[in-house]
Amino acid sequence: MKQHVARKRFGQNFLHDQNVLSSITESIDPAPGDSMVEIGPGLAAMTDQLLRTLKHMHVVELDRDLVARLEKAYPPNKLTVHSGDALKFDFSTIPVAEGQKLRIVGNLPYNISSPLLFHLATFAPLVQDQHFMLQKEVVERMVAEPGSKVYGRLSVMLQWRYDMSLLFVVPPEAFDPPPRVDSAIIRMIPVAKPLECDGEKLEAVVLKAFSQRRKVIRNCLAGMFTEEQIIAAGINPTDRPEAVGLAQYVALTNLLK
Ligand SMILES: C[S@@+](CC[C@H](N)C(=O)[O-])C[C@H]1O[C@@H](n2cnc3c(N)ncnc32)[C@H](O)[C@@H]1O
Repeated sequence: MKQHVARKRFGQNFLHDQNVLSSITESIDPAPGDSMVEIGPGLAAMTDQLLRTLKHMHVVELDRDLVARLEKAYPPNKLTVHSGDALKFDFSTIPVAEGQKLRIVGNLPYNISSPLLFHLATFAPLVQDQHFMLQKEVVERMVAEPGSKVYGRLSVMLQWRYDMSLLFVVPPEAFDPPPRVDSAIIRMIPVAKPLECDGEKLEAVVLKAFSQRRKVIRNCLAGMFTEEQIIAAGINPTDRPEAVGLAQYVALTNLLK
């Protein structure tokens, strides 16, 4: 087959390090009957590993040249290829066996990681777990605790929906071409009962709170909440937004009409 030239606009950095591929597969720990979907299979480095165990899997790929290669390389009873944009893909259309939930994996295109994570969050109730390769700095923001410099919107919104852990770091040399940054593998497990809250309102509150990180929370949220409301939500009005925990943001959001 003709050699594929990596396309920058599709965030294509192909994994070629066998040790890293084995560690990812071990972390995912696939079982033959799992309902699994991979986002951005590329040249199928991970797909190939996973299909050694899985009876069948789904992939979503944007690059049509890669879609054609995948369709040629695997029979449809082994691989279902969805040609299109994962940002618009309706993950609820993937058939899942009785009593199962969806397992989502991928070495994600870093240029769309935040919108993709937010898109996927809308399917969280249908999902068993997600294992992703992402830019290390993004993973650190996702798992950051209050008080950390990198704690922000991504941390609060995703921690509301998922229990997350950084599994291991992957250096640029594991890819071809190598990205300019370190990468990391994250495991995301949807929380069974997210704290009761309207997601869109929480997003609006968190966006406003973190839009001026250096100000105190009372000033960041001026016009949206009074000082009394901030205190009622258990927040010290002179704290900075990065000192405020998820439960407090939820309590505050629930004061909105
Ligand atoms: C970082 S590469 C990873 C490729 C392969 N999984 C690997 O590990 O070698 C990202 C992959 O996502 C694909 N991709 C980029 N944007 C996408 C999108 N919006 N929806 C689906 N796939 C996308 C790229 O074409 C590429 O195959």
